[in-house]
Amino acid sequence: MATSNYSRELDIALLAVQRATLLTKSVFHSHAKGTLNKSDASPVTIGDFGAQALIISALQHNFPEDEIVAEEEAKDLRENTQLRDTVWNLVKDTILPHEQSQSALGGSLPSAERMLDIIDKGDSKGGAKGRIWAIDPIDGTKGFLRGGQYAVCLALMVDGDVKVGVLGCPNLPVSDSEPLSENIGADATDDERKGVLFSAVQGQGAHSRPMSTGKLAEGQSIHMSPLSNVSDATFCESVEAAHSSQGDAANIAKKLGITKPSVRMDSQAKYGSIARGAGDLYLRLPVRADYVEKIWDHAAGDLIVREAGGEVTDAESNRLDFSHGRTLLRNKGVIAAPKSVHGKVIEVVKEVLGSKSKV
Ligand SMILES: Nc1ncnc2c1ncn2[C@@H]1O[C@H](COP(=O)(O)O)[C@@H](OP(=O)(O)O)[C@H]1O
Ligand SMILES: [Mg+2]
Ligand SMILES: [Mg+2]
Ligand SMILES: [Mg+2]
Repeated sequence: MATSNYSRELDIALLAVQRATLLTKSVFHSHAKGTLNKSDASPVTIGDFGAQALIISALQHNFPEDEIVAEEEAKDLRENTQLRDTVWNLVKDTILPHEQSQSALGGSLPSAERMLDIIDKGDSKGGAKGRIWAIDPIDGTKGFLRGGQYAVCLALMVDGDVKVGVLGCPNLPVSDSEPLSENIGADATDDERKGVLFSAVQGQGAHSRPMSTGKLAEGQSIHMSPLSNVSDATFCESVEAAHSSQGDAANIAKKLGITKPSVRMDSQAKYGSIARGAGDLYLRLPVRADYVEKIWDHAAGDLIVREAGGEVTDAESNRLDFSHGRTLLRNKGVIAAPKSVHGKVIEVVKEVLGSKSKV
């Protein structure tokens, strides 16, 4: 079989994410976000449903044979016509002004009814065989609602291995060299000089480019920081204390000699931020033994960090394994770091988590 350089997949993924962020940005600026609580008590908004519809529609137009694992389902919209129509009005009005880009994505969706079926095409069970896309239409929905960081996330896995990853982060600075401010997770705006697309293809490095409204901007290569001394590190963690143990992270940081306060932000914007060298480490330390991470929360970020020269594993130093369905069944926690210090960080993670389990 001929090997692929995935250039078409990358272009479509970048455009699809860029178009979906036009929709999320319009919801971000509107007062009514149509928030519902899902069965796991996490929120979903009209932005999540709309972004998922737009991305799946673009994938189905270009790669009709591929399977799709996406976070949301249309059930709530089928039961609530008013909500369905609100999402439909957003979806039908979200058009890339660059005509060629809009038509590369297959143009607009046909109808509100079809939109629901399209949203439900993200119900693949995932697995170790074939081409499967993973979509998180809004990662960090809580951050999105709060006016913090969020990301529109898309990855292509082939036989369980991530080949292409794209993250759209409307509220991160465009410039790769802008250091992370402590309040980056709080005072988000998508004003001028904000909005970045991160991407990676396996074996081809990682890139960033400013978000635009259609024609893709030129990408530039990004790299993890060449950290030689781990005590100089800036580490990123979730805003939500329920998603990652901040106490464990503080202990680990202390043992590593890190004195800078952590940078808390929602979503895979954390992976993008360390891949461009704005931060150094991403620690996600399991809080509940029964929580299993979802593949759409990590697939794109995992590849982008590794292609930028970093290492991404779970707390036991195993690579994240995307071949076991919709969740990361075989992994607990995430530790992402520059290659030069990853081993040292893992050593301390094991020490801190290990001593806890003995108590
Ligand atoms: N108890 C838990 N532990 C870890 N992650 C959780 C969790 N409950 C929800 N999440 C996931 O954490 C993601 C946000 O991650 P972060 O804390 O890094 O911003 C959520 O994505 P969504 O916002 O897409 O639902 C959700 O999938
Ligand atoms: Mg969610
Ligand atoms: Mg998510
Ligand atoms: Mg989500």
